[in-house]
Amino acid sequence: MTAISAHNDAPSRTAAAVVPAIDLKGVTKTYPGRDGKATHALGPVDLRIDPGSFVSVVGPSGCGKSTLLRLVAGLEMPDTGTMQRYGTPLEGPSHEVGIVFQEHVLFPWTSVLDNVLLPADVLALPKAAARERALKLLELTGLKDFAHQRPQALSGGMKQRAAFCRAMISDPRLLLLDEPFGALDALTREELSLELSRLWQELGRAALLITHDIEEAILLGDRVLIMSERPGTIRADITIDLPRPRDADTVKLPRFQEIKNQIRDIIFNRTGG
Ligand SMILES: Nc1ncnc2c1ncn2[C@@H]1O[C@H](COP(=O)(O)OP(=O)(O)OP(=O)(O)O)[C@@H](O)[C@H]1O
Repeated sequence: MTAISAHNDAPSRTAAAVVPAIDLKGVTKTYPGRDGKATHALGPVDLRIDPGSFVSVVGPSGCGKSTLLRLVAGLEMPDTGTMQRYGTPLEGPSHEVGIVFQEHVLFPWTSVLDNVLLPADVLALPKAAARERALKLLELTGLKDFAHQRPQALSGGMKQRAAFCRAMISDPRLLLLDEPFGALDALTREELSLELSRLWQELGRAALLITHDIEEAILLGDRVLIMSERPGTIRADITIDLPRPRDADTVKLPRFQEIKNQIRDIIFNRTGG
C-alpha cells in the first residue's frame, strides 16, 4: 500500500453489502445518424464493478466498448436505464474518475510534471500537495528523472505512463482505460500491462479496461467481460482466478491458457457463450 492514496478500496472487495463503484441497469445508447438512420450502439447492459476490482472488457470492433466507457465516465448519457457511481446517480464527469485514452494528449510546450499537474489546476487542488503527489506518481512509474523534460523526450510507453500519472493526480477511486496500450509495440505493451497490474494493486482503485487484447484482459482483470456484436451486450462474465501479483510468468501458467481458450471459444462462437 502506498502513502499517495487517501484510502485503499481493495479490502472491501470481500464485503457482502458493499456499495458498487459502478452499477448500471438496463443501459442502452443509440446515436442519431445524419441520414436519419440511427445506430443502436449499446445494450441493454447491466454492469456492476465493486470498489477495488479490475474489470476488463473485450469484444468485436464497433460493438460499443468505448461507448460503455464514455457512459461510465459520465461523458455521455444513456437513452434508457439507470447508472450509479458509488451509490449516487451518475450524471456527469467526476474528479473521482481518472481516464487514460489510447492517444496520450500531452502538451508539447510544457514539462512532463506540468502535464501531470494539469487536472490539479483545473480542479483547483492544493498546489503543494498536488506537486508532491505528481512527483510520487512519476517516481512510481519510473519517470521522475524526466519530470522537468518536455514530452518529446519520452518514448511512446513513457508517454502512456505520464498519461497514467495525470489520470491518477486527483486520487480517483475509479480508473477508466480505453485501449491505453493500443498504439504500442507488443513488448512495451506487455511490460506496461504488468506495471499497471502492480500499480493497480498498490493503489487499490477500481478499474475498467477496454482492450482488443485477450491476454492483456486476463493478465490485468479480476473479471473479463465479453461483449456481443453491436448493439453490444455482455455475453459472458469470466472470473479470473489467477493468483496475484501477476508477472511475466503468469501467461505461461496452464490455467492462463485455459482461460484464454475459454474466452476465444466464446468470442469465435465455438461454445454456446
Ligand atoms: N458519437 C457518435 N456518433 C454516432 N455514432 C457513434 C458515435 N460514437 C460511436 N458511434 C457508433 O457506435 C458504435 C459503437 O462504437 P464504439 O466506439 O463504442 O465501439 P467500440 O467497440 O469501442 O469500437 P472499436 O473496438 O472499433 O474501437 C459504432 O457503430 C460507432 O460508429
